[in-house]
Amino acid sequence: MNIISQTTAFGGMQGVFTHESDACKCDMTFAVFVPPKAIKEPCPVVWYLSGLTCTHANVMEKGEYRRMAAELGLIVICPDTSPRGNDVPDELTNWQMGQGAGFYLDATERPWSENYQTYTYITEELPAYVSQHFRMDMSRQGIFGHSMGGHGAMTIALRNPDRFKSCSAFAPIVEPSTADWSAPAFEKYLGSDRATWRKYDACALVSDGARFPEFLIDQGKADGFLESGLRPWLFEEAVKDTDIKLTLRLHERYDHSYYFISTFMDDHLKWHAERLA
Ligand SMILES: N[C@@H](CCC(=O)N[C@@H](CSC=O)C(=O)NCC(=O)O)C(=O)O
Repeated sequence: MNIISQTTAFGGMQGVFTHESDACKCDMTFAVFVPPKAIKEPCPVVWYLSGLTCTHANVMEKGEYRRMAAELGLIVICPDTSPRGNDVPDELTNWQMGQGAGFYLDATERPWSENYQTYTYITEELPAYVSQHFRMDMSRQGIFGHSMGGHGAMTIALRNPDRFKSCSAFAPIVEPSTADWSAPAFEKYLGSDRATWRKYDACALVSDGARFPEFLIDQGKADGFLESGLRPWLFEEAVKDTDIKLTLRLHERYDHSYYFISTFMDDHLKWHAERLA
């Protein structure tokens, strides 16, 4: 593991590391916050998945999670949103596709399929890797994220209910198969057979029978992407006749930014800590 930085914060450690990824066939960067409690004992882990255009750094710099994570004794891992590098395919003028826009799926179409294996990276390779390096209690894992990362968190939780004990999202893309900013990317990553998209779509997963006990979703009502891309009411509709509990909180005046995320970050960390206790 290559150390990019290691800094003391709130009595714990905020680090940034890179490692060679077999799944993505490139070096991948991730951030980890280790709370002071992890010096003495293994701590529960929460995975934060970021949105379009982000690296590991956006939430690390603007998410304001460290004080509460230190207090609650949570390890917070923030992976990158895609493979990266000069040898990794990209669409330089399209922020909704390619580098920074991996959509947490395993691409099947060339040229994307060679590196864009971010579902496998997040669910298998990175957990196996970090658990060798940090004092993590892997029997207590939660997952959350923002926008594209909210989509990632919800679909990963729905597909791995035995592994994750908690899931929450800030302004998630709940039905990426039909949203303006994700459907074109799904077609390029997964091909034109829409049946193969369903396992990467929270609404479709629920309608196909996937289950996770409960979700917390926070959504700003002044979010410019609300109507065209996010549409949390579709997930509300999808879970209506199921035993899935949804706490959907709509907030006047909040937009899609990290000002919104950081405002509700403490609530999300407490949500996870309560379920990972
Ligand atoms: N470049 C875009 C805006 C991109 C954007 O808003 N990205 C969000 C995530 S959107 C969904 O996945 C984000 O988190 N940006 C990083 C940040 O630090 O704010 C445009 O031109 O509209």
